[in-house]
Amino acid sequence: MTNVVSLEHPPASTLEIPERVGVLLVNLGTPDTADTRGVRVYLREFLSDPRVIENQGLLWKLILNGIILTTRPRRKAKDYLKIWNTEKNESPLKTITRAQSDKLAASLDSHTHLVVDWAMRYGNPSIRSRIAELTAKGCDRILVVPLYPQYSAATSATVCDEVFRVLGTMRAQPTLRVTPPYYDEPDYIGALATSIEKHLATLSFVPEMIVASFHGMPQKYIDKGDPYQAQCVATTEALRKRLGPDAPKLLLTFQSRFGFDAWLQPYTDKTIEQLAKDGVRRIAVVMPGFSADCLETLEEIAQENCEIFMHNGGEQFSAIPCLNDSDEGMDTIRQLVLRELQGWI
Ligand SMILES: C=CC1=C(C)c2cc3[nH]c(cc4nc(cc5[nH]c(cc1n2)c(C)c5CCC(=O)O)C(CCC(=O)O)=C4C)c(C)c3C=C
Ligand SMILES: [Fe+2]
Ligand SMILES: [Fe+2]
Repeated sequence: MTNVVSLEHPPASTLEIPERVGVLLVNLGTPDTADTRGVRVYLREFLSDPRVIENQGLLWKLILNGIILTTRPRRKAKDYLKIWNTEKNESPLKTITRAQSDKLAASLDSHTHLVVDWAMRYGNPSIRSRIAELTAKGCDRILVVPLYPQYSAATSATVCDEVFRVLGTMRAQPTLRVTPPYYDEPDYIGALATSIEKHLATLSFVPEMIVASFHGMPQKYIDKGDPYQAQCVATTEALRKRLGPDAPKLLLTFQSRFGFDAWLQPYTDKTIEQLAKDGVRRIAVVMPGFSADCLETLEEIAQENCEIFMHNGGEQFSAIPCLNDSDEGMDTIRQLVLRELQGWI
């Protein structure tokens, strides 16, 4: 199993194919099927990663196997069903990541020795299978692109962990580069601002404020030195500046709390509830930390948090789509990739 790559694929130099450069887009991962079994398989892999749940001791194993994996998959499968891409029979995260990869490949097709592909950190297509494919196509250099604007050990670092685990099984390793976080890149901030402005122009109301909701994480990970929170703050400040003084007020919050520990605050759901209770009637929510729409944006924010807002007196709510494969989103990824490929193309 661990020698799959090296045994099945002899070094590229012996294959008489041209030397190529691979670009591998990687996002988080998602279940293969929107049923209890599919979600259980996905959650088991995800929540067994020590980058995600840092204390993988006996107590956690008991909680994971005895409580979480026996109850959460059924509930979450229902949530996935609400957002499932029935045409392709897959999760939106997969559909969008594939579209990003296809569009990036098309926009770089003048570089004939580039091969663009995509993978999921958990689930499929796996990083292992895609690296095997890229090396089989002759890629002796690979640029790995974790699709997270803000770095965190729970997301960006675990992509590198997995890539290096795969490389650890190879005799002829490709040379590797990894794109850095892009939380304050002008292209990215400009893309967010454009997407917000375009979306607000389609609404029949003017929001009194915009909530900028980022995925949360346990506060203790930040206390141990994870730069994630600081990068979310930097993104929000840059976005505020870019939108200008006439734009609705931008509020930074953190969503998707999980477990009993304190997570980063202010919490999105509590903030949205309080805004409605305080008399705010119209809001929009932007999710700058997600490069693609997924369960956390389409279900948790656009549905669950919308209900919270309305239930507490809110009147108008709009979730702003993520950058996805929009022109401005693709521009952000392309500029990042071209910059990091310098010297290779
Ligand atoms: C339990 C700890 C978790 C940490 C830490 C965490 C960090 C983190 N996650 C994302 C992005 C995504 N998370 C998604 C789903 C999701 N996240 C967790 C837990 C943690 N995330 C769980 C258990 C789940 C699955 C759904 C659920 O059971 O609630 C997704 C969506 C995937 C999809 O299929 O659509 C994304 C994307 C970031 C950016 C992050 C750290 C900053
Ligand atoms: Fe998450
Ligand atoms: Fe969630």
